Amino acid sequence: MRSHGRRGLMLRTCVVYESKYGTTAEVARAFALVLGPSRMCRPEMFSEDLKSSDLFVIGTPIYNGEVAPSIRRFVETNASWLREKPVALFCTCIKLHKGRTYLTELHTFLGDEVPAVAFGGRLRTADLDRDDRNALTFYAKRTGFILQDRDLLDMKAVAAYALALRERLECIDLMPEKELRARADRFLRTHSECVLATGHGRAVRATPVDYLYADGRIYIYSEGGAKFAYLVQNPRASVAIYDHHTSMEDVRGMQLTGGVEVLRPGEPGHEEALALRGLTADEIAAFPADLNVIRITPDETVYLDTSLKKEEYAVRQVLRDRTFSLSPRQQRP
Ligand SMILES: Cc1cc2nc3c(=O)[nH]c(=O)nc-3n(C[C@H](O)[C@H](O)[C@H](O)COP(=O)(O)O)c2cc1C
Repeated sequence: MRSHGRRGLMLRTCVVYESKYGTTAEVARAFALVLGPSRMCRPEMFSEDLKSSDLFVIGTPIYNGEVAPSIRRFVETNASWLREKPVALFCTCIKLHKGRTYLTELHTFLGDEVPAVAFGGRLRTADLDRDDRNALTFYAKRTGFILQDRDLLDMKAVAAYALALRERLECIDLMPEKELRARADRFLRTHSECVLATGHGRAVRATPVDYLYADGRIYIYSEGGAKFAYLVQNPRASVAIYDHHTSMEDVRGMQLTGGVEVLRPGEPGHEEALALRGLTADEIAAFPADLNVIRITPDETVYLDTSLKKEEYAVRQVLRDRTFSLSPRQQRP
């Protein structure tokens, strides 16, 4: 994705979309939420102040093999400055196999490097206005297309793509990894309380707990409880650690997400984990109940510090221990 010109600020996204029957609006809404802070508007409501946004997501439905005329006009009219900005394109359509080729026309205005993706759309025959019903009936007679209700919208794919875009955006104004790791380590060592989030399926739980940070991992000591009901089913968890703040200028916090190991007495790593807390084998033996250890190895660390603005870094810094990329189907043609 192309770089942007502002430094040290919260990155803002502008989602410009068109939608006659609501499907593209629903996708645009999800992008606006995941990529927030954001604004969302139809082309005719686009205003000058939105030009300073850091990312533009442009979404269109496909009607009769074409992008929406208002989106085509918007892109054509604004191509000169849009070409200097990070832009991502999406469409919703029924013929997913043709998907991104529908967006080729927009690529000619914006450049081939602009990422583009097609999401499955919706067709509700009862909602169609007379012109659209006639056009589709004619098309169906000509081609054998069966005009019936269709729902190909996959919000899981939409959310995954929006998250991948967010991750790319987060690569902008990152501080050098070594420095970020050092700051994250300092933050974790100088705090001792966190909220542990566990969950499985629709069941979720947030538990305030003490933690210990050692060798890049979070250790939580517990005699038992409902959180383990989720951890035995889903060995992933997230923790949030944050400072009390008095204004938006001194917001500091961290979210770590990673794999969880639950260590019971006698299991590998349990004794070492208790030793980190200064507990000896004799002390452990004297406990009235088993002390379990939740060991979290983070693969994603998000550090938010609004004072980073002063250093011209993005206020949200992300460390990842895996390489996340868009799947080949989602890459531009
Ligand atoms: C009149 C009409 C023509 C359409 N033409 C196409 C088309 O050529 N190719 C395609 O894949 N989908 C086509 N569709 C499906 C739409 O792209 C899909 O329903 C889309 O999600 C609608 O977006 P909206 O709900 O935001 O208006 C057409 C739908 C209508 C109503």
